[in-house]
Amino acid sequence: MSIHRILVADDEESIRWVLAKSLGKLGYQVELATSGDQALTLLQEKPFDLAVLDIKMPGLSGLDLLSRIHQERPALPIVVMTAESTMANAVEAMKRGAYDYLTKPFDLEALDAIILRANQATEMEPPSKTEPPPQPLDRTLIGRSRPMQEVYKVLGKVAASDVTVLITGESGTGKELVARAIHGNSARLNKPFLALNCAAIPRELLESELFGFEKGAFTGANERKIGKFEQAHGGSLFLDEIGDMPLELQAKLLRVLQEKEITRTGGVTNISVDVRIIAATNQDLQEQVRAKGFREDLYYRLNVIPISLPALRERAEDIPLLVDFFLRQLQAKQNLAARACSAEALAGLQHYSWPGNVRELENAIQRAALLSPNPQLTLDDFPFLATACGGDQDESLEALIARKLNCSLMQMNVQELDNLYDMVLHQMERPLINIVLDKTRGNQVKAAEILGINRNTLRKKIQTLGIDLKKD
Ligand SMILES: Nc1ncnc2c1ncn2[C@@H]1O[C@H](COP(=O)(O)OP(=O)(O)OP(=O)(O)O)[C@@H](O)[C@H]1O
Repeated sequence: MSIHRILVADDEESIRWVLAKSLGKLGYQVELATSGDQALTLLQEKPFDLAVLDIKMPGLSGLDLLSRIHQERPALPIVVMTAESTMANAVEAMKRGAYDYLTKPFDLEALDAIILRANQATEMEPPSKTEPPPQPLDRTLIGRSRPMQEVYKVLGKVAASDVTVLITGESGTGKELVARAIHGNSARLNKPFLALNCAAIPRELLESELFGFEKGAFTGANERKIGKFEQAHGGSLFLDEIGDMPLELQAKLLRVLQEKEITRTGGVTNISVDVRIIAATNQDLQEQVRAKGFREDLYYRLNVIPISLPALRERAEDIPLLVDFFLRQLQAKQNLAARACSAEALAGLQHYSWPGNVRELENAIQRAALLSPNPQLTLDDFPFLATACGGDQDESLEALIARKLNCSLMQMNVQELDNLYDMVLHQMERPLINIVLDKTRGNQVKAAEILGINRNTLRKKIQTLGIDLKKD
């Protein structure tokens, strides 16, 4: 198939103009619609090879339009544009059959790449039967950064099918939340979602937890126990820390995935189970396969669709949104007064490396909001940031300078752009001189040498900047 004719529907004139012009330049024939209804009429009148729709339009909304077009012309690739890059939007668009999803303002190259990809795709999505009604999301994932947008896209695409998903990511990146979102966006929504952390349960008990046992199966088995597989029948089972599952159990899990039936320990009958497995790990499973700690066949069976969650430090731009979300949540749940974060504190939070990811951020915000008597949370409410920006005896001078100046920059509050050059230099000068004087234990001759300035110049700067030699 080859894409020539593109329909662009957007109520914003500037967007229509830009797309018509740039797509036209690339050799496409572009037709414009100013509303969803007009787009529908044009689609009924003329053949198109691709449609680009704005999600928010007066009248028939982009999402409703998307559902209508996808129902009538399932093979037509539809690219959805939105100014609001929430998870709900992206997931909803992909669930309703969008080919791809773009957040405004976007690069025209990004749209061109999508069109080229659609062009190359040899087979299009099979016609969807009846669309499942859109369901409200259980608990939304917060984040609008590019890596999170990719997560939402995959999530939206796989939620409706029963494929096995393997979610990877460091601890606290939201793997369980993603698993819940997959379940919450699937047809299994009203059936159970059960989670089991394979690392938190002793090996001997894990088998019973998963498969259950019959009365008298072993000493102490006084009652029959129904395992998680049976309890989750019709729904989804989230197996967290799957890399910690013992090898014998891995073999049993593989059998359930293949045969779709289980046998309780001590039992003889096979029991059919219809359960979607969503697995997660923060380990390198491929490495474990190589080290023979994880079955290769099970790895491939689980890893049909991989979803890799970014570490929080890789999406620092999402931190203000997350902070705002957690503060509001606290306000609602704990009945706390409204709280906000100062710009310096936010900058500090964005700069921190978050080894515990979103869970650590959530805890830090909770702690700060509960302990602080003030409506505005400042750097002082996050003492670990001071340590992260504080001194370290073993650090090299270069590393110390880079880290401290970086911290000063992050904490700088640019109020206006007048005199920016002087302001930034001034901001850097004091900590730089302080660090070097600190390192040379106040020896000005050595400090001037390291700084590469004349000793008199250093003395004058110490005076004009009011550097306290005793303290520093
Ligand atoms: N994108 C997000 N938006 C909002 N909250 C989030 C997000 N990601 C994680 N959280 C919150 O952070 C906490 C940790 O998330 P979750 O338990 O899903 O992480 P995990 O990757 O499964 O952790 P672990 O590997 O330690 O089990 C939860 O309270 C969750 O609600």
